[in-house]
Amino acid sequence: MEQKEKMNLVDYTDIYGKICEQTDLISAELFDEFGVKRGLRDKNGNGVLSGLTHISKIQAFKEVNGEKIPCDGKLWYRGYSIIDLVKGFHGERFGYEEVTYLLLFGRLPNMAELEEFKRVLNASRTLPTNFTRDVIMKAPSKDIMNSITKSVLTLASYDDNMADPSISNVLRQCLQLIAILPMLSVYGYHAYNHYECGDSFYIHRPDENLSTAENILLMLRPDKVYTELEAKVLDIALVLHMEHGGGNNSTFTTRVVSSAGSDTYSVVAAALSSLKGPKHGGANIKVVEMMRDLRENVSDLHDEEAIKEYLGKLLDKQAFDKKGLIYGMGHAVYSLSDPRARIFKSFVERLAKAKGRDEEFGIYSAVERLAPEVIAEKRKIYKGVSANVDFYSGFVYNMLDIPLELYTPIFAMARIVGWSAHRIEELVNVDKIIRPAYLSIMEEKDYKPLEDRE
Ligand SMILES: CC(=O)SCCNC(=O)CCNC(=O)[C@H](O)C(C)(C)COP(=O)(O)OP(=O)(O)OC[C@H]1O[C@@H](n2cnc3c(N)ncnc32)[C@H](O)[C@@H]1OP(=O)(O)O
Ligand SMILES: O=C([O-])CC(=O)C(=O)O
Repeated sequence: MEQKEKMNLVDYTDIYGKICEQTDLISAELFDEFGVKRGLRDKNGNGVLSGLTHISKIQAFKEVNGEKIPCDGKLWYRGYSIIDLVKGFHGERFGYEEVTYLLLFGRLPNMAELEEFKRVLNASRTLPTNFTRDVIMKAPSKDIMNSITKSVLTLASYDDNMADPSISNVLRQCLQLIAILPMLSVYGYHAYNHYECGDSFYIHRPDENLSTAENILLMLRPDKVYTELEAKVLDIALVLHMEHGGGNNSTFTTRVVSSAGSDTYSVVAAALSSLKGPKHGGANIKVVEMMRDLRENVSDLHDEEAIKEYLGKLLDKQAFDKKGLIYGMGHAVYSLSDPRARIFKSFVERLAKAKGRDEEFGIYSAVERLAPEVIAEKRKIYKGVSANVDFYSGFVYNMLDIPLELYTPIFAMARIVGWSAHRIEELVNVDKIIRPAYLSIMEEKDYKPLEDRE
């Protein structure tokens, strides 16, 4: 497009964008008047009931004398507390494959079932011939989530049974996508890093004797070398991000698109597009960028008042990306705490010590403590605000030398397991298109011919 045309379009959309902002604005009072829950949640974070699920459970409130009061958050996958699951494998073995089996099939595998599942998953880590050259390396993007989405949609062309919605076929597609998402992400990053940043290009094939976490690090690093601690911490990060109920934005997207009868590739592409949003999975990148900005703009990082002042500026849209948010804080459902952030914190502390980054950990801890106070001063808080799963995840990935561009893709490598379980549960149970209602507040008008309009 020529520069002149482009300028005209920009000028035009500047003017008409303002018209849209006026025309489309609906006053906040109308939502209250008609009892419409913004974000499909009430002020305590209770979502509008849209379905039933066996897959996971979240608790953020408890009932005391008939009254619902905020409590520390709890999370269960298929009946098992996330704390027990992590304790169960931690130090002994890698958990990603075991918890994937649990989420997909509803029960923990025995030793033979786990070994068989790992073999199936590892054998599925292959891409169609020349896929890396013909798809991933073409038009590489800094936005690796977009790159993966493109790859997932293109994989549909290589699947002769793409549109078959039978459960066995959908399960086959889900397992293949779970197995290769790490390759699509890491190779997408290498392509970007080579063509856009001028670094060397290399492709390491996954090793079928290794876990998902180890393979991610092996494919990412030029020398394929990683430590046991690094792989185990990444494995725990993956397990903590795998699943979070049917209502989180990307899983609900999975449910909605599945209910329309779309194929697995389109469903996963839609879920990826949801997850990348900075209010959802994209928050892990924002946290690290925001903390970098904090370090650059607060002269004394031991001065808590100065940190509070910076956090206040974030909320007043005067600092960082000027969106009014403190990333990594708050949650649509949790109130006093997110159990995953607590589990994460204990590992982060150890990793920070091992990597000599205790001071930085101290700054994260201070922000975690101070941000809820500052948010409460400047916003109306109903259910409490605390650090969410992504407050510490970016810091962990940074300590693992994982590039910023891969933070949200790592979330996707985990959450695709939850999406798969929810897609299958939707297909097994509900043959009904999801279609919520919008109350129309539009006024009907008499049509005016073009020549009569002012
Ligand atoms: C994996 C995940 O998706 S976890 C979430 C990752 N996202 C982030 O970390 C981004 C920052 N956080 C947020 O944007 C929000 O906390 C959300 C989107 C996660 C949840 O938002 P809500 O459901 O509105 O939370 P809640 O009802 O507790 O909010 C109460 C008030 O505090 C504000 N608030 C909550 N968290 C934050 C925050 N981190 N920064 C600034 N204000 C916040 C809300 O905007 C709301 O004020 P308002 O009524 O004036 O709009
Ligand atoms: O549940 C939500 O709204 C957000 C989410 O995905 C998570 O916390 O893992």
